[in-house]
Amino acid sequence: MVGDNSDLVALLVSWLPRQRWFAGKGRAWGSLRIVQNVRLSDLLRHFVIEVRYADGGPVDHYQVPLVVRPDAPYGHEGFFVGKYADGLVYDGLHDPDGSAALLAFIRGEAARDGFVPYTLEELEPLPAHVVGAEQSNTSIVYGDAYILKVFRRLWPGTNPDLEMTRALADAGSPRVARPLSWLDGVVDGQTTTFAFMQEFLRSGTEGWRLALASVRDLYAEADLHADEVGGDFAAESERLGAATADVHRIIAETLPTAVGDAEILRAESAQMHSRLDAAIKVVGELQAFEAQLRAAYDELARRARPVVLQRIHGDYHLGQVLRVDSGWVLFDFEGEPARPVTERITLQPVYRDVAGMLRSFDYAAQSMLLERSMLLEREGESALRYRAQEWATRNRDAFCIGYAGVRGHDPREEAALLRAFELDKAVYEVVYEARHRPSWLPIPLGSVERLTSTD
Ligand SMILES: Nc1ncnc2c1ncn2[C@@H]1O[C@H](COP(=O)(O)OP(=O)(O)O)[C@@H](O)[C@H]1O
Ligand SMILES: O=P(O)(O)O[C@H]1O[C@H](CO)[C@@H](O[C@H]2O[C@H](CO)[C@@H](O)[C@H](O)[C@H]2O)[C@H](O)[C@H]1O
Repeated sequence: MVGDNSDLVALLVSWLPRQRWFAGKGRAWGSLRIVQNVRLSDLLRHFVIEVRYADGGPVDHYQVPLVVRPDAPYGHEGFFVGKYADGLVYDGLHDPDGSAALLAFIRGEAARDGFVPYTLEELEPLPAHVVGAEQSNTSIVYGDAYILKVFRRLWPGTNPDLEMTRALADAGSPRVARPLSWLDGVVDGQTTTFAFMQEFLRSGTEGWRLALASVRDLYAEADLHADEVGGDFAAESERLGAATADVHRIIAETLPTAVGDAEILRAESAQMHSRLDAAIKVVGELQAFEAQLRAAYDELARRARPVVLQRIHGDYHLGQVLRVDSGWVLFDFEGEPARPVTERITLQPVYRDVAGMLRSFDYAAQSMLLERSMLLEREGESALRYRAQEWATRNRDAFCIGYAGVRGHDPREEAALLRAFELDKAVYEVVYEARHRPSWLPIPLGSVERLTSTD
């Protein structure tokens, strides 16, 4: 275990909350404790940090690899954490010596102090860089050949991203990037996935970027319709719907399924109500739509016809799909990062994923309006608002048509289910934006308003 690390703890107390992946924003701290400290190389120390909160709620564990340099300043202020007795401390995933040491450890395939690397293919020692925008985790690309996702917030057990991607790859699906390796460690006495490596799809472009380019084309030609401009995205959306249905089909064939009867749907509806209770406490504006939201959740509870339950992606949106030469590839099967993993791996109706992607088409159209400050009342705005709606509807419909072509049922036929899941997702997004990107809060709030005003 760990000796007197009080000065390192003090450094981490100021550094951790500033990290994009730190999920405890907005909660008052109780304590921070280093619960693991393993030396993976001369420079790289692998720490697991336990964070307790003043509210007495669930304890979080974070993975924090650090490079500690005893010598003189070395530059790279961007990932400098601070100074303590043993030397100068750098974020070990951004520091080139840290990322190289991590790959060397994985390639070595030798266990150390509870860490066990598994490799499915032989790996080369390649230079590293961290993927641009840090999100819920930190991803390192090695030589444009491998991408290693290092899970920052650790949930005891096998990470669903590893489990689902492996199941799909083992079934021969071309809809996921090849899994190459993973690193297990121990949290709370349980074998836990610390990192997951896949083939890096260097020719891939994120669905979100492609969709924005299409929306931009449309707004540049404000007097044309979505099907008349060069960058029409509907054919891609249809292919994406088909790819999604294909993935759902394989998951249903290879992992457990169950029947979602009336009792299960009532329980799901009850969870939506309690998520709304919590969301209203964070973003009071939601209260204005509370009655209509609850009515949509109640509709789900009244459904008598059962629905198939299966494992799903869980946080499905245009930022989780890459377009490569051969079609769409899905990644990040972790589910919504804010939810406990035990909830994320429960069997769900596929409509939760479909609703997530439908919300994303709306997000793409609305985010471009926001960029142009068009959410403010201005002359000429209504034409673009109309175009935004038209683009979203066209691509949402195309996605559902593509989905129906593979699975034989059009998700739009399940209007009540889809509506409840879309509203549940929009409420999640309201809280997500309030916490992480407050300037984007008008997007999901506007959607809640639009979706509930059709009553
Ligand atoms: N196999 C891959 N090939 C190329 N890029 C990828 C691959 N997997 C993920 N990415 C890129 O890495 C970024 C981070 O991945 P993601 O799994 O979404 O991390 P997070 O859990 O932090 O959101 C994504 O935005 C995506 O563009
Ligand atoms: O990608 P993550 O697993 O970190 O997911 C979280 O962040 C997403 C934003 O990066 C967030 O997605 C929301 O914004 C997207 C555009 O940036 C949009 O495409 C999605 O539809 C919208 O939900 C996601 O909800 C959150 O869990």
